[in-house]
Amino acid sequence: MEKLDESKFEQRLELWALRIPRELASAVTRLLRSGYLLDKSRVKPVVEDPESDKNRLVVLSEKIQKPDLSDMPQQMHDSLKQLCNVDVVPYTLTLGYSYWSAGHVAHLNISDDLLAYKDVIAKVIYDKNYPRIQTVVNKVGTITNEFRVPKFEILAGRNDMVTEVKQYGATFRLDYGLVYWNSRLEHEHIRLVSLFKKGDVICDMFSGIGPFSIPAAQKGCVVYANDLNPDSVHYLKTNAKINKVEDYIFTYNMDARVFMQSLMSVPGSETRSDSQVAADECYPKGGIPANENLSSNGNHNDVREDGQNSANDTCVASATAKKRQQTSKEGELDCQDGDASQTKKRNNKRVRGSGPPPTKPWEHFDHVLMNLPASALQFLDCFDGLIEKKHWTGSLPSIHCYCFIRSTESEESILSEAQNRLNAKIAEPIFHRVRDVAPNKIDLNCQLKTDYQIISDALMISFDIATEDASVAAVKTLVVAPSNSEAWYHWFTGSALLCSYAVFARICIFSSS
Ligand SMILES: C[S@@+](CC[C@H](N)C(=O)[O-])C[C@H]1O[C@@H](n2cnc3c(N)ncnc32)[C@H](O)[C@@H]1O
Repeated sequence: MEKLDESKFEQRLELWALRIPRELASAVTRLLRSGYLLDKSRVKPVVEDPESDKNRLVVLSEKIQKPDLSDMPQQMHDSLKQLCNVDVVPYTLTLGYSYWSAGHVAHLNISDDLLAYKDVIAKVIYDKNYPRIQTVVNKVGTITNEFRVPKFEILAGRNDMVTEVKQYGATFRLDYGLVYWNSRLEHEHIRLVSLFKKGDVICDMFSGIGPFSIPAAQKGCVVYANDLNPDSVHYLKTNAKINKVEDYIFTYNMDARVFMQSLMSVPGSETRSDSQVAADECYPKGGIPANENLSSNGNHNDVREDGQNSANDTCVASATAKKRQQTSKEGELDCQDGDASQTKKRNNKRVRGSGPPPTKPWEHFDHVLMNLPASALQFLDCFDGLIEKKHWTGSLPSIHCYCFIRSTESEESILSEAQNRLNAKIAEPIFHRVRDVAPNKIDLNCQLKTDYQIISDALMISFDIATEDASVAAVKTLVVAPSNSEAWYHWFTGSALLCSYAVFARICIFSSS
């Protein structure tokens, strides 16, 4: 049998670091931690300076690619200059064999030519890393289901895919086999949340297990979080509890369009769309399926229940594993087992003393998050006429819509599609590149026009893995395969997609009524 060559697993990252007086280490890391500090699990971003013990090296994120720091926001650069003399030095980080084994689930994407060896590969990984690694899985096929969850086969160890991940001080529990998760979006999650202010009202249309919603709630935002996958909603609720923000998050389990419509349905209003009617069949009149209840005045507030299932749980509890795999038609509620009487009973709950102020989303919300890149653009039509001017107060919301730009597309074509779907002109579009998932990113870069503002702090990390794989590749508890092509196995190479992120700000989406 061939001997294991650990050097094949080595990965060298060529990075930049700031050489600073050691007493400034905390101040500099504080300044940079909104995405500009190296963020690798179990790797410290502040290290000794081999040249002087009076200094420290603060290792910068992979997205800083230029030693003049021009890919850092100007304001951050200026603050840095005020703190210290900016001395940028090259820094090589080598991640060796042992780095790639952590936590209890090891996820592999074994290519076809190596499938014959999959059990051997899995056994070596398992034996060499037990007890840290207790489950070795291989992704099977491509992701086709609407919940964006890959299928896995267990190659070694116990069949347990429930794990915990930490992101910026929040803990996320999830079942890797049942829900979407992508640790590679950590910077993006936190970047977006950094735009929110305490007290903002957020509608997270495709929330998953809550990587936007939980930190937003931790910041003091009121969050309406929805996902079609009942397992995601289950873990969203669990995570709200773990992170002690359940008073700030209202969870929903329905199609995103219905979610927005039901959220905007004014109690007592006569004019209701078909989907609102559908929503009302499951949820209280006014279409408010907040994870727990409505207060008597119809506000979305901190009315909570203790130890009982919520209106939403009605939906969640009814979901079997089989149903999870079913495809719900757009516009249909995924809460067949819920009924109005059950919901009514649950409305009668005590009000907790603490929690966010009551909100009426039909009067105002600040941000909408649409992180379903494959089809979020198509959902923009739900905003056409959604907001009623006679009820709305304050400024219009920002809609943050993730999408892919293929090499044949441009920002103009994306904008045009968005405007068509919205049936409105987008006044101040802002495009923000999240990350490349393309093997040929230079080509894609050429395709990009700069008619619209490209935010300078755009995340430019490139991956040689496809989105689907990214969703499962980077959970911090995983063994990941090295990208070194000589190694036993290698990552699936991404298709020609550029994952882009567009903030459609100040959109005219008032209805005429
Ligand atoms: C790409 S994931 C994003 C999850 C989360 N926001 C994150 O950043 O990890 C998209 C999510 O949308 C959910 N989803 C798919 N179709 C949906 C629909 N029609 N309505 C609501 N949620 C949907 C999936 O279950 C999945 O959790």
